[in-house]
Amino acid sequence: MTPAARLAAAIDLLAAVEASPRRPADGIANDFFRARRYIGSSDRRNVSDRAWGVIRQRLRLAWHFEQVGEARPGARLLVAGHLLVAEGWLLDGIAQNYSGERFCAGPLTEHELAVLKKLEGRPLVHPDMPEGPRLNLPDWALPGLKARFGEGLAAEAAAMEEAAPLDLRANLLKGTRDVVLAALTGEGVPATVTPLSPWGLRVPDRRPVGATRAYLEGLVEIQDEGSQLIALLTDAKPGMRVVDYCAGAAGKTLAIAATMDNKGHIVACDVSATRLEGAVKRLRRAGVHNAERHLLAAGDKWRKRNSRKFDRVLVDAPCTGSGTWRRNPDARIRTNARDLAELVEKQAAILADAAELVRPGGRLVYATCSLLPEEDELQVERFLREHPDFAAVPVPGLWAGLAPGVASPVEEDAMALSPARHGTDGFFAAVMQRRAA
Ligand SMILES: C[S@@+](CC[C@H](N)C(=O)[O-])C[C@H]1O[C@@H](n2cnc3c(N)ncnc32)[C@H](O)[C@@H]1O
Repeated sequence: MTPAARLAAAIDLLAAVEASPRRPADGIANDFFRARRYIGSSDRRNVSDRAWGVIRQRLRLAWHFEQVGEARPGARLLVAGHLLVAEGWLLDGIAQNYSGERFCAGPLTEHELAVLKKLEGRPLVHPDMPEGPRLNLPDWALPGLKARFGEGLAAEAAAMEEAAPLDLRANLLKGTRDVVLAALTGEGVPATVTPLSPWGLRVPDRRPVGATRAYLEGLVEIQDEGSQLIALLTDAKPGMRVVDYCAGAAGKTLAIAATMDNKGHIVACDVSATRLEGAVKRLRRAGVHNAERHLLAAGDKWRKRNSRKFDRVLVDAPCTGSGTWRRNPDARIRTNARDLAELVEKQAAILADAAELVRPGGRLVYATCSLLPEEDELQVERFLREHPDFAAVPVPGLWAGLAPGVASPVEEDAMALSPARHGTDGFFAAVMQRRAA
């Protein structure tokens, strides 16, 4: 593809993303390229890098366009605006690439040219920007993020703009971390051990591992270090009865099954049949034999039948995903204040339902990939207020037995991980114990 054709394809991809503001952009991009198999891999990388570049800066670009009187810029203007303020292009160069020739974007209209002229020379981060666009954070999340990070907010916001590393979890059912590391290195994938998770490996250059033997044979799973730590905090031991209540495609079930050494029983529940279906291949590849999948449905008697029967119940609740913005930059604009309010109520209901499953003396672990206190500490406070038979188990006290030789990542009762402080995605986990009967 010529540079101008790549630019035109990036505009088309961005237009598809803008047309479905509630759909995750990575799914839209997958569909986009599946329908255009003629786009080769390096063109594809160029096209998606450019579209993602715009998506990453969408909040700031919206502010710039508003300042010059364009309240609803389309994909053509967004890409051109990004080229101007973020990529250092000159307006002439942009006009030459919007040439109207075959496979290229149509020529810039008078209106587009006038808008872009007003943007010329503006820096991406403008001194007049209010806090939200300056930090590249949506207004609805600012109060919660300020409450969480205070003075450290700018550093966290900057860390959320950086690309996330590729983290893997060594599957202890198939070998020790050293054995898995050697297997990866032997296949030409250099990795280092992660600082916090006893099973974690980090691939510094984000080299794809999906085709390696280590991956195909289940020696490793792709999983952020923070996500691994949630499974670690569940502290599931061989022989226990465990529920992963919001299991999705079993990311944490796999890690928990490994801590149980395949002994005992783990039930992976979810309300989504599609997500649970995605677990089948992963469980097989990882050599997990002690897991069962259970689809939760309205009127389901399973929870009642299993009331107070489990030693450990993990609730990895649906949330805003604000902790994953470095991986999913589109989620910043896909989610809003109403979503947050709805999710908070949903989380409370799920947590209360899942708590029924915990046996006296057993533990409930509540986790999110959100950095917002409303979804995290405040949710736990509410639960403990409404469930006096549960008490918080402080993480630092638990930690020593879980990762000997590694200092606890937090001093507070609950574990709140963040990109700047811990180098992980943003995660939260709190452990609560039901009083023994
Ligand atoms: C954060 S995701 C889970 C990710 C998964 N644990 C992992 O590690 O890959 C939240 C999950 O909660 C599920 N969910 C939503 N509402 C639910 C409910 N009422 N009960 C149980 N699961 C629910 C969603 O389908 C989604 O898979």
